Amino acid sequence: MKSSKVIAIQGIPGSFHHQVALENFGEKVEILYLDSFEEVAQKVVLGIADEGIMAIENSIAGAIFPNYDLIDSQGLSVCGEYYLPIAHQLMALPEQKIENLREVQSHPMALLQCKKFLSQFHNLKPKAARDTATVAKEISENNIQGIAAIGSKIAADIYGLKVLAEDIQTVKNNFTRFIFLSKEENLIEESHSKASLKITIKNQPGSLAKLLTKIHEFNLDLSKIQSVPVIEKPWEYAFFIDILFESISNFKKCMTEISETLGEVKIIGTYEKGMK
Ligand SMILES: O=C(O)C(=O)C[C@]1(C(=O)O)C=C[C@@H](O)C=C1
Repeated sequence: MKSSKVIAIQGIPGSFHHQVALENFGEKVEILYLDSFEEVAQKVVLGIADEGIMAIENSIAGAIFPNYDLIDSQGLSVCGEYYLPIAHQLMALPEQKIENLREVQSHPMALLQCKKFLSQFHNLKPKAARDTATVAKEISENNIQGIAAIGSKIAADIYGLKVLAEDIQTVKNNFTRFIFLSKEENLIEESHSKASLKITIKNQPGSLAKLLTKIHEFNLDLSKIQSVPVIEKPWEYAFFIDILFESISNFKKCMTEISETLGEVKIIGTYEKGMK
């Protein structure tokens, strides 16, 4: 029997996923540090982890598309969300100077968020890595010269790197939305105010307009719509939709009407909306 709750994340201590785990679950949980989002999903599916944490979209760089497919194909349930402010630091070994660096490594989403800053430095060749903190750890442990990492201030502190440029994300106001995933279908509770859905409608003239009108008719607040390809059917798309609702019965009625008249509705999860 597991004694404490087990939370699966992609990344190591000092990564943004780790920060989300600590801010939400404190020190009392066991954290599984994994190499990929696929492994996070797998550990939750197998019941090795009680919950998984996954970044799903960023306010500068946009959606992390493969994660939508992972959640859907693995039949995972979204049981919560968290918005983390993201500030990126350029860090390297203490004696390094920006002009002497040849490469900067980080998570691809972090590199995208710092594109404007990086475009000023032609000597800094960007290279994608597993997560922000892993690069910091490797530079520190292997005393790597000429390479910088992009990551959090916490990562710089943990791995003893010097911050060469602060807050280098394209805009100060940068957030990543993380979702919490579980294996069990979570039941709608009174406190829930948000739903994540996958809606598949026929590709007919006006079908998306009808769907949006229906959501409006029920006074539901559409907070996100993301079309994603239906992998088995080239050039067909499904919509991943997030909806805010005030009345559960209203939300349920709307879903029933959509599934009876417009297309297939899969409720991926209902939960309390996170604070932005
Ligand atoms: O590399 C990390 O530190 C992560 O936690 C990953 C991740 C992401 O997947 O988007 C998390 C937040 C930031 O947007 C950048 C990277």
